[in-house]
Parts: sequence; C-alpha cells; structure tokens
Amino acid sequence: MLEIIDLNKSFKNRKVISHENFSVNNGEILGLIGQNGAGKTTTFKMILDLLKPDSGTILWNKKPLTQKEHNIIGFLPEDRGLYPNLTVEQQIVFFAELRGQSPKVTKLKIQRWMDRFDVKGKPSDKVKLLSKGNQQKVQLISTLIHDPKFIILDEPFSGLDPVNAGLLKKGIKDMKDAGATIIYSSHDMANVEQISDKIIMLKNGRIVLNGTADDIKNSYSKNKIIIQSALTKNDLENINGVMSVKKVADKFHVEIKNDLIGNKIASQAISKGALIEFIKDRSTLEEIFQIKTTEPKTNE
Ligand SMILES: Nc1ncnc2c1ncn2[C@@H]1O[C@H](COP(=O)(O)OP(=O)(O)OP(=O)(O)O)[C@@H](O)[C@H]1O
Repeated sequence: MLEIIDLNKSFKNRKVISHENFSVNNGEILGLIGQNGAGKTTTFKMILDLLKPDSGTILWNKKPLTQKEHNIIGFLPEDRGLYPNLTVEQQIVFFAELRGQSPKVTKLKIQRWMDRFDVKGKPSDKVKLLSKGNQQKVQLISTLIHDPKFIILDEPFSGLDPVNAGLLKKGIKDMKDAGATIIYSSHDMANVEQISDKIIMLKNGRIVLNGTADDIKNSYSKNKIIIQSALTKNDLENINGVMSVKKVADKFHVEIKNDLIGNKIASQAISKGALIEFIKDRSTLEEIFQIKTTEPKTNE
C-alpha cells in the first residue's frame, strides 16, 4: 500500500505541491489527472526519491521506500530516454539489470513481452529503426519486464494509437490482476475512467477530486433526470422542486432543484404503479475536469 501524507514541495518559493494526501491499496490502479503543470510528475519524482519533499511522508507498506527496495518499482518517465544505437534486446536487458534482473532471465522473457505489446520489430533491431510508438512500447517493456510490484507510469498513453492504447490498457489490467499497485498519469479521460479504481485530480498542486469515477460523477450530477413511468407531465410539474419538464419520445427530461427531488419523483412513480426507467443524467469525467479546471483559485 502506498500512503502519501501531507506532502509539500516548492521550487524557489513557488509552491507546486500543497498538502497532498492520498493512498493506493495493493492491487489497485490510481489515475492521476490534472492540467499541464498541476504537479503530477513532481508527485511521481518525490515517490521515487528523485526529488525531496519539503515536508510530508511517503510510505510503502507502512515503511519509507528506501533505495534498497527500488527494485520493486517499474517507472516509465515522461521524458522517454532510450539509447538509439542499442538493439531492442540490449536496451531491455540494460534496464532490467538496473532493477536487479539477470540478462539471462530477461532474454528468456523478451519475445513474449514484444508479442504482448505487438512491437513491430525484432529483438536484434536497433531501437532507432523502430517507429516512435514501437520505441515507446520497448520502453514500456523495459519498465515492466522485471515484474515490479509497484508501477509508476507518467503519461503512458501519449503517442499510442487507439489499438496500442487498448493493448496498454489490457497490460495494465493484467499487471493489476497479478497483484501490482499502479499509479499513472494521463490526459485521456476515457482511458482514465476505464481502468482506474481511483482517480485523483491535481490543480495547482492541490487535490481537488479524489474517489472512484462513480463517486466523482455522482457528486457532479447535473440535477437532471430522465424518467419513463406512470407519472404524467402534469404530475411531474406539480412536484415541489421540479423546475421544468420536457417530453422526449416516450420519456420525460426533468430538471430538478437537487438530488433529493429525484428520489421524491422515483417514489411517487413507484407508488403510482410503474417506474420503467429512471436515469440520473450525470456529467462526464471530461466535463467535471473542465469545471474543476475553470473554478476560481482557492487560497492556502
Ligand atoms: N525542477 C524544477 N524547477 C522549477 N520548477 C519546476 C521544476 N520541476 C517542475 N517545476 C514546476 O512545477 C510545476 C509542476 O510541474 P509538473 O511537471 O509536476 O507538472 P505535471 O502535472 O506533470 O505537468 P504535465 O502534464 O505538463 O507533465 C510546474 O509549474 C513546473 O513548472
């Protein structure tokens, strides 16, 4: 389990991480979102001990993560750094060895991993001959081939086409199923929503959203329901708290004052004998991200 407790970081008196608190359970996937400059990479670097926090605590299974334990980590940096003149095999062997896996073991695994991510190329090809997306997949393999228990991926989807993004999503889920704890950042809300157990949004170094996609979307419901029931337009309009009713096909789109009115409508429909469909029209994660991004800045 990863625990981030009251982390703070400034660069030259400019605060870039403020009172950051979150945790990720073993076997969970956490998606970190936030605009450019929100503090995602800085958070990763502090977890990896590449940057020292000004204050706060980072615990892995209740203990500080020391350099000695860094072999359990697989880290894909945002700035991809491959050696263009090495072959795919030399590259992967090199990175795996840095994490304590012997070349012999790595070599036995390479082809399987290349097939898994559908890398177009051979282990003997020089990295510079591969396309950008395939180079990215080689870097990903270099990050994962030692079977890390704790995986940090900084924008792993950037530069991947939808088919390869799908392979990566499957890869991430497989690693979770094998028990790994995974944190990654992304600007692609659809990907984030599909694979994250928890989502955190950073804004100017502060956490402004924290929860499952469902929790977050429920807390931003649009005060609108779509209902198909025994209630007539007139019935709905007469319920206190209903702002407007519009008929669309055989359903009503009802604007309500707040969530509680939705419950009231549902129970009236049930007492009238038929509630065929009841949908809360929720904001998408993308919409919530936009709302949060444009909200005025809060002070310390
Ligand atoms: N070494 C540094 N020195 C000074 N400022 C820095 C340094 N590293 C990061 N920053 C600043 O800290 C803030 C957070 O940057 P960070 O790279 O963590 O953002 P991010 O959320 O990862 O952004 P992106 O989505 O663009 O990768 C930014 O304002 C950035 O300019």
